[in-house]
Amino acid sequence: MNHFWVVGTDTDVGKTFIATLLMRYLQKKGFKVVPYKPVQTGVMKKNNKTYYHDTSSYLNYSLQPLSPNSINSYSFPAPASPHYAAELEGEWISGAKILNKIEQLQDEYDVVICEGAGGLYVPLQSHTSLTLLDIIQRSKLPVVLVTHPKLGTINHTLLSIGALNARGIELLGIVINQYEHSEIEKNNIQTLQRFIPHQQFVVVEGNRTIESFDEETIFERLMNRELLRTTRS
Ligand SMILES: Nc1ncnc2c1ncn2[C@@H]1O[C@H](COP(=O)(O)OP(=O)(O)OP(=O)(O)O)[C@@H](O)[C@H]1O
Ligand SMILES: C[C@H](N)[C@H](N)CCCCCC(=O)O
Ligand SMILES: [Mg+2]
Repeated sequence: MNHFWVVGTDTDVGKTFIATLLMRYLQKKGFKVVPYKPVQTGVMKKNNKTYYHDTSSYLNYSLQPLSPNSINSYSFPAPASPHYAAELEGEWISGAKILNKIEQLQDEYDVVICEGAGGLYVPLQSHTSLTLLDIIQRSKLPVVLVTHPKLGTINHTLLSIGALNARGIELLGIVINQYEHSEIEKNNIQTLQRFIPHQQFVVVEGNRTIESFDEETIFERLMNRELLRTTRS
């Protein structure tokens, strides 16, 4: 199983940042890697140009060529929940379209890294109960969970793990992102490890650039599965 999701305990926890790091890490290992952001919301504007942060991060930092239509299915300008951002554009997110794309990408790439939108219980449609968690479960792919180390993380992280366990979704490990070495952050990490003793934890410091991680092997343990044992030709 070479494909997985990068999901978060919330929006803005660093899913894109970590997915970008993982993409580059696995590309350097010789794998053909594609990041896939099914739904992105919140158009950005800079120097009269509009762009989306998630896919622009992938395109800017990938060490291999990426086609824009391989890495995203839906982009909506409103910085809102996918169901509402789509409704504002008079559009409808199809779960089947996302799942078919994930299947198709798995046929073309060694590694597909799917990024969630916000947290887990994020609605995709205005008039149904379909959530991102349903799509993750139906994809049958495992997940890497990204969280932060600050106050509030204990509850958010344990709730997210509870939701994944309830659906039988495999958790590959937890990335604690934007660590800034405070005492409460240290205790939060110790507390999480006490509550979930058999999980892989990776701590990623904050206030760093993507390139500054290039020589670090922080994902060895997280990715230490048959994926890394079969180096690509
Ligand atoms: N370890 C880090 N060091 C420096 N900057 C970071 C780090 N992690 C995240 N950031 C920055 O924090 C912001 C939020 O991160 P990111 O966009 O990855 O969150 P996200 O979980 O993908 O959000 P969304 O739910 O919108 O997809 C971005 O500007 C990102 O570059
Ligand atoms: C706009 C933001 N950056 C994300 N793209 C979408 C976050 C959806 C959050 C939904 C919710 O839990 O309220
Ligand atoms: Mg993101």
